[in-house]
Amino acid sequence: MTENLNLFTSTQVVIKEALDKLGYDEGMYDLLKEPIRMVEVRIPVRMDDGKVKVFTGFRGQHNDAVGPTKGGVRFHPGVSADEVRALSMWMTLKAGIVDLPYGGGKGGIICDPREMSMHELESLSRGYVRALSQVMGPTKDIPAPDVFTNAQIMAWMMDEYSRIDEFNSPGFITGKPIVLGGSQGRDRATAEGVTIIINEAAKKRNIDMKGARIVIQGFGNAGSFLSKFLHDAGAKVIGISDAYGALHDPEGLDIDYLLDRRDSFGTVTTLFDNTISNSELLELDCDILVPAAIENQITEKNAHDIKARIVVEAANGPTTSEATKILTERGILLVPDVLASAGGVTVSYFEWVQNNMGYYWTEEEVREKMTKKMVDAFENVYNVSSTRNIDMRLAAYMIGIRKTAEASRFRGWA
Ligand SMILES: NC(=O)C1=CN([C@@H]2O[C@H](COP(=O)(O)OP(=O)(O)OC[C@H]3O[C@@H](n4cnc5c(N)ncnc54)[C@H](O)[C@@H]3O)[C@@H](O)[C@H]2O)C=CC1
Ligand SMILES: O=C(O)CCC(=O)C(=O)O
Repeated sequence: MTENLNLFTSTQVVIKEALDKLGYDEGMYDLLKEPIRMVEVRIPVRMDDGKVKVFTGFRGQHNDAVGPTKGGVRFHPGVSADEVRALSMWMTLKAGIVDLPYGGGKGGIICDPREMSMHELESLSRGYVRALSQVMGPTKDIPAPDVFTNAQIMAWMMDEYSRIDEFNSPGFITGKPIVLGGSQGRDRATAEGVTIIINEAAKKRNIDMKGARIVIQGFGNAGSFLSKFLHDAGAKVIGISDAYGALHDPEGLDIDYLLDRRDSFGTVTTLFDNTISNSELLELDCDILVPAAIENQITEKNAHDIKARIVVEAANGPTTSEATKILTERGILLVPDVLASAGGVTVSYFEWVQNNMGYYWTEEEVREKMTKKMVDAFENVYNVSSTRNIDMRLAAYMIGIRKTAEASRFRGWA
């Protein structure tokens, strides 16, 4: 039988397992097995050649029993309705794991921003907000950056919503430029959170981070900041990649040079001749492997060939359920996405809180608050995994879904 690569249906299986272990009935699963709202929109954009092109976009809102839904918007050719459904469910889990007063949301537009001009991207970003403004807002559903979206796109979206709302609405979106109410540290928060988790995981496996050999798939917001933090802390980043290929140097790559040369879409390997493929990268001999790009990268086909002792998922959904089983059986510590990458939404929450207060924290204050949430979350998930003898993913799902399930029960929704 071929393995299930559908992110949505494979997520449903783990949600069911987590709810069963927590003692919830079929009615609760029926409520939480898919988003409460899933919207598909068509966004016309006049392209630079004068012709109108119509793009398809989505927004999934998994559950808002705890509070407004929250999660990023990605611009990528591979976006699909099922991908957005799964991503919105994972946001509910992240919010539960780091204890934020949110449910999960996520959005996406099928497009390739690498082939679009700034003007086209601005029209598309504004069109997305116009199409969805009735179901989004600072107390309803709060977007943020994800794959191939950035602070500039957040700024256009915030400006468009502020025009519709007839009010300056910084709390509409997070990941904004600092001058528009962005939080100190949001740009590096996902990577900082992953770094904290890697340090905690390394302690559990007695790996000294000084000199530890690291491989990172993806050199965008998550992967590039991460490579810098680990390199500066004395680890040896021996492999990195982007959508076009990968670089490997067993002695450690020159990270500062690569950061200097990468473009705004996290591309750098195209400048080199001696590249390897993304699949070769994943199988390199190393201590810690960090998938930080896209989904379904570690599957039953390559899970037996992964040589890392720890895999930390900075990307959403990089490891399939079958591969999770294989890695766990092989004794590899797999730290799941819903825990490892929760630093981004944590600082997004801090951004929204600061917008609501109109009072702003220093970078140190933000880092201190985020570090506490991430360390506590790691310990909680690790302990549930050890005491119940279950993998870290299932443990994380149990912790992540509990708050939303409880809030739904109190509201009488299940
Ligand atoms: N930006 C954020 O705050 C957060 C991001 N994430 C997740 O981290 C992952 C990366 O996101 P960002 O760094 O924000 O995106 P980004 O757009 O900044 O960078 C994406 C990177 O992935 C590479 N990539 C794209 N398609 C690829 C393919 N087919 N094969 C190999 N590499 C490919 C790109 O070349 C680029 O280096 C995603 O799974 C995202 O959902 C998770 C939590 C928060
Ligand atoms: O910062 C946020 O609100 C959401 C980030 C996100 O989309 C994610 O964690 O996957």
